[in-house]
Amino acid sequence: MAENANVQFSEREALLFHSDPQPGKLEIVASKPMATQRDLALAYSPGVAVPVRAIAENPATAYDYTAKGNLVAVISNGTAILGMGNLGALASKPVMEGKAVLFKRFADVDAIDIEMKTEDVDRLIDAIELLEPSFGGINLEDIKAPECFIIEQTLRERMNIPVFHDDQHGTAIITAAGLINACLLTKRKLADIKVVVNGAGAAAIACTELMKAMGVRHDNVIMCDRKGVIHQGREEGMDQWKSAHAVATDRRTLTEALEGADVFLGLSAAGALQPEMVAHMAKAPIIFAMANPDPEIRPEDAKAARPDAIIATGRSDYPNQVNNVLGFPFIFRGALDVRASAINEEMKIAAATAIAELARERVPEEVAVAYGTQHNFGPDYIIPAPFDPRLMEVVPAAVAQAAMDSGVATRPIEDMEGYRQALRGRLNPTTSVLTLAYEGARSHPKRVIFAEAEEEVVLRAAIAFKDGGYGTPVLVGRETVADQLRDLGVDPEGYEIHNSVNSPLVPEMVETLYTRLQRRGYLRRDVERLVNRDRNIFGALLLSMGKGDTMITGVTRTYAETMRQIRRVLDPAEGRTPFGMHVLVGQSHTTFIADTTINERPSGEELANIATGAAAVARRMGHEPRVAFLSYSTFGNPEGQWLENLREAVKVLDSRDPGFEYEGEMAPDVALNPKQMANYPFSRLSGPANVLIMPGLQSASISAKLLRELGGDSTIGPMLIGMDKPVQIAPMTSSASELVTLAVLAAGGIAR
Ligand SMILES: NC(=O)C1=CN([C@@H]2O[C@H](COP(=O)(O)OP(=O)(O)OC[C@H]3O[C@@H](n4cnc5c(N)ncnc54)[C@H](OP(=O)(O)O)[C@@H]3O)[C@@H](O)[C@H]2O)C=CC1
Ligand SMILES: CC(=O)C(=O)O
Ligand SMILES: [Mg+2]
Repeated sequence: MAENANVQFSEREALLFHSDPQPGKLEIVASKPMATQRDLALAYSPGVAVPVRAIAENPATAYDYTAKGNLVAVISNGTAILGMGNLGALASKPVMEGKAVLFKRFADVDAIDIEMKTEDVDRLIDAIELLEPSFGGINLEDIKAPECFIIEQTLRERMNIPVFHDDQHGTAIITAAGLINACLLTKRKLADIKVVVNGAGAAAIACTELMKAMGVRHDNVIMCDRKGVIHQGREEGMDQWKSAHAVATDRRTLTEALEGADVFLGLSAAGALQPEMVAHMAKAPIIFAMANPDPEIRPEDAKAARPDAIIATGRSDYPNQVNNVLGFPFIFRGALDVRASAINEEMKIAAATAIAELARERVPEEVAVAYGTQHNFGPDYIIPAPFDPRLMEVVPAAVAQAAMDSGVATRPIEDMEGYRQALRGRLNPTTSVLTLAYEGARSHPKRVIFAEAEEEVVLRAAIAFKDGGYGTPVLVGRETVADQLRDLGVDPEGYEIHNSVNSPLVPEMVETLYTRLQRRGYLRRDVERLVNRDRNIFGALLLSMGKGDTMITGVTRTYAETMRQIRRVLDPAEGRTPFGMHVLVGQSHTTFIADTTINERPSGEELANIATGAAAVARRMGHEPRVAFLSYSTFGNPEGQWLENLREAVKVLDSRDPGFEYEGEMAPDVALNPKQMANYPFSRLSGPANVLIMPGLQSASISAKLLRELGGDSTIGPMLIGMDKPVQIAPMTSSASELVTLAVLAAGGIAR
């Protein structure tokens, strides 16, 4: 296990995550078709010569004809990898790849990692400077102080694109936002606070400078490094950047420095702060222990020593994550969108203010639902979570505006409201709902029955579910399961294992099931056999007896067979039509398709029920539903068979006034393509459909499976919706991570 306070994963899982299904976290995907000879002729020689000439004549057109304008280089030499120190350029690659994918995930910025094998400042500067044509911005990362100051400063002078050392300024911006709010909560003024900064490197120096620019007094800040307090007259281990923050004081150690201090800012190394040191800080101390991956002090230890403290760390598994991930994607988004030549002080302060203000606003419903608890501004919520979808709108807009106001925007935005709207639409709400569902599951862990625990893929999913802190797996399987767990390097302690051969629950299960099935032609001994031998029956009985909150199965039998077994034990929810739903998730759009698994020829009433259930799931996943009843025919053209049920469904919904848009029957191209839709101006859909209701299982199942096998989008599901107890049947081909997603969606109440 990783040696962390709140362990969320094993080291094995971290390595598996990075190696499987392919090594690393990044790949390049072409944004243009590359199918035909003509495509190639356009993309490469000879077609490519045309933009070459255009750019040679007018360099600004590089932003129109190449990826430059949305491309950031994440560059490191590995001399200060997180808080782990100088481990070299190659070892920094996982972090830099990670940053690149965060750029994409949070702000739709394309980024590529570049690791440079040198500690020679001049060589590094020259090498980076030469990259200017390729990129819209440079994110320097994990380069140690003091070299990082010279490198960044020189590059800023020499380059005409933003150069931003994130450990310095990204960290400073987020820290400032957190500090503003912590001071508000404890009724302190920046001008009065006494601060101890532990660490005198890239992050610490930049945080201190921004704090001072915002009103914290020079004499009120004591900075410490490995040798203790940086005081006037100290000579050992000094440089010009440390000297700038030296104060006249007779305090020499961190312990002495902290006496009466209001704020501790840790940007140093794991464990640098001891509980006894915080004992003598001022009332309601503010403790930001930001070393990664392990903080200067564990929040639980800090809290034990000082229950009145406001505590933040750089980690996502504690409240108050003060980490530059909250800033860099959005800051670059804003800077790139106005083609800023630099990221200046005004833009940094605008970002810090916007983030601080966001934390003081009411948390939107969809975020609150997924968190499972209301996050209100207070000691455990001084800063928004990185996956708060509002950041994408608020921070880039503030940064872009500041760039325009301060004269570094080379392409100012004319319609700011339009820009904000475009930002909103740029991220797929499903991605944030999924992330939030994972967070929500963590704050309300549930018991999930994994009915096929003898299967390795299921066991790996159960382990990941437990390691992730999402809840307790309840495993159904023979005595071998404990050994299988050990083989996977996991202690079976902490896993609830039920063996249907010798479970003490069997007599009660048999009784319950016999009562249910005796008038459906089952003898008691048939029922005994079912309970003993059938893991789905046994698992479903565990669920109905409340021994788990939800159940996952499906990888060993076909969907239909699994459903038949489950239905012997469990019923549909009252008044609902159970159905299966696939969700296709792209970077910018999500499409829900139902019923893809159960009802062979749904009646009009059933189709209306399916549409209603599907629309509700779409809403829970952050989408305003626009439902289309699909057919080969559009509004009666061509006429033919099988259209009656669809028309009936529309009528049923008309009579119910269900509170969402719906229309049909229509062909998929009409439903999805605005140009085609324009031929039907009377259609009641206000935009392309995002919930597709299929006319029958034949076409539905084929479409869903084709999309899963051939489509570029990632598929979630099928989710089983409309059962009385939450049970999910996964596809037989599911990976462990797909099973975990399904378990989390079920446990979090999204798939129901
Ligand atoms: N939460 C966040 O968003 C971020 C957190 N960080 C964290 O901040 C830390 C520093 O990163 P960075 O500034 O890039 O690295 P640098 O290498 O530039 O600086 C490290 C600094 O920490 C000091 N230091 C190390 N160990 C101790 C200790 N036990 N007590 C006091 N000071 C110590 C060093 O002292 P000396 O000068 O004597 O060598 C040096 O001044 C890392 O842990 C990193 O993970 C960084 C960026 C963002
Ligand atoms: C978060 C980060 O950039 C660091 O710890 O170095
Ligand atoms: Mg860093």
